[in-house]
Amino acid sequence: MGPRGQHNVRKQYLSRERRHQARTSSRQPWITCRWWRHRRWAAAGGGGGGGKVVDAYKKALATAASAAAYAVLARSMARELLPDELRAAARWGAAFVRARLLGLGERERHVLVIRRQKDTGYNENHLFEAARAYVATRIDPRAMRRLCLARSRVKDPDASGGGGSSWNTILCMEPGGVTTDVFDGVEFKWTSVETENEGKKGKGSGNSGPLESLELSFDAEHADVALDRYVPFVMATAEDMMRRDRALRIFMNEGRSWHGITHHHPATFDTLAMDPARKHSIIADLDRFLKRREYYRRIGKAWKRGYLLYGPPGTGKSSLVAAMANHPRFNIYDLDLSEVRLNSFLQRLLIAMPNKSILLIEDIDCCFDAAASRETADVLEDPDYTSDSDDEGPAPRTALPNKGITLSGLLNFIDGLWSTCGEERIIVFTTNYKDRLDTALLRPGRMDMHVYMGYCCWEAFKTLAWNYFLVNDHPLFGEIQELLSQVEVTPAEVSEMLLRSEDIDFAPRVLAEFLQDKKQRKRKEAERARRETEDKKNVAEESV
Ligand SMILES: Nc1ncnc2c1ncn2[C@@H]1O[C@H](COP(=O)(O)OP(=O)(O)OP(=O)(O)O)[C@@H](O)[C@H]1O
Repeated sequence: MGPRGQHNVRKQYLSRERRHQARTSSRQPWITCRWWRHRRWAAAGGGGGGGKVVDAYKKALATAASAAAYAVLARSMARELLPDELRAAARWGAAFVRARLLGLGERERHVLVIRRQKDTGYNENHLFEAARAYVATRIDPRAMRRLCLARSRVKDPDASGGGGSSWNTILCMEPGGVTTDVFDGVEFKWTSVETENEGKKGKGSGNSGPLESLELSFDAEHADVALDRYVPFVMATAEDMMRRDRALRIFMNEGRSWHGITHHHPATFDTLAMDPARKHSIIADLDRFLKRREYYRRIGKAWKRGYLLYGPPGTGKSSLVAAMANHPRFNIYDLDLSEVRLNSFLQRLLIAMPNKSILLIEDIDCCFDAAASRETADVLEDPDYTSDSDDEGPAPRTALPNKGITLSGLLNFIDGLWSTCGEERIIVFTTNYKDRLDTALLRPGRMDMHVYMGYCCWEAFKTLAWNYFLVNDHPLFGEIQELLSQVEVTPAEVSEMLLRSEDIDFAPRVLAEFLQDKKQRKRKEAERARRETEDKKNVAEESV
């Protein structure tokens, strides 16, 4: 708007303002009163200056109206021109000054009420559950005379369509109880309140008990911090707690949907037997990834991370997946590619996966025969091929191997445009034969971290010995250490030996004998191989 336009707006505003004042002057006693007093003084011969006073009064009114008009104008311009942060800071400053000037030491407080029951009926307000769970972590039991224990339902924040809930016991405040929390230097007060359920009385609702609520109060000047940052923080913390307390689930694909069961795999990074340096690098990588929401946004990459776990059978690849799920408490989505008929089904399954979850594809080398997948991909990339657009997928026009799912379809989800349809996802591929994998899968950026799960080393054995017997040392450990450096034995084999007895003297002996036996066999095999090579060499020399 140009200066002329602004002037017109101001004029319109002023004339509107004056008309309004004229209409409402009789309703403003202080103006009427002063005006009447002034007229009486003038009528009483209060000097020829009476007209001047009236003029001065009119001028004052006009000035006030102009100031108001400018304020309105400045406000609307600020709304247009200033960034949100600057306006929030200005609001905060104004509230602060108001609190100082008006308050005479007493600050204006705002209260946010979170009721347990929704007004409309029996339904629980989930915000109340979340706030109560959060407040439980801020209660100092030593500072409160009366507290109560309550059972709280921990709903799986990722469970869709019900299910996936368990119970948890938490500390709660009694009605009237107060606790404070400090966030970003601002003090917030939580009060537990119980009121009579007047509205429901006599209405046959059956829900006539007292109404519970939690009240969050804070200084008015911190309203922005409260609503923009503190409340979201409380909710996110409560959701994280629920995620940590929930029973983990493992989902398997059947047709085009996932079916989950509770999964109690006890493997953690503490119980996982592997080279400690490698273990710590995985934990550090996971932790870094989980903290990097803003970082991924900033660099314009989908917030996901891929891990390729490879190594001989029984070296703990599945156990590592369980440990990775237990670490941030993520559900596992175990994708059986042999059950997926078409890329469109794969799309559907992957889109249905919630954030904060692990997609697991085991034995990826068996899912795609490199040559066959290339052949299949060629057919599916044929512009005439249309079966992906159809749900049931009519038979492709070219004879395909019985599965229409391709490596390129899968890779599209891993780092193509589709990869952005979810956040904070971990993708894990496992294989016993890394060398058999398609190079497209191994290319940098696809699987961010390649983790070798190898044979049992001395450090890994110490973890297993602690897991099974809670010991760090034993007279036979020296011999076992020596043998482990000479033979290849998987942690699964070692576990099997240790599991044979609970007797700490018996189990290591069984293991030492097993390792000795392996060593003998290895020596015999090496001897046989040497003899065979020599025989072949002799035959070759004789034939020459
Ligand atoms: N690194 C390990 N740490 C602790 N336990 C292990 C480890 N490796 C194997 N085990 C034990 O051996 C069992 C089998 O291991 P797991 O299934 O994790 O191996 P894997 O490498 O996934 O095998 P496969 O390649 O055959 O699927 C586990 O249940 C566990 O008891």
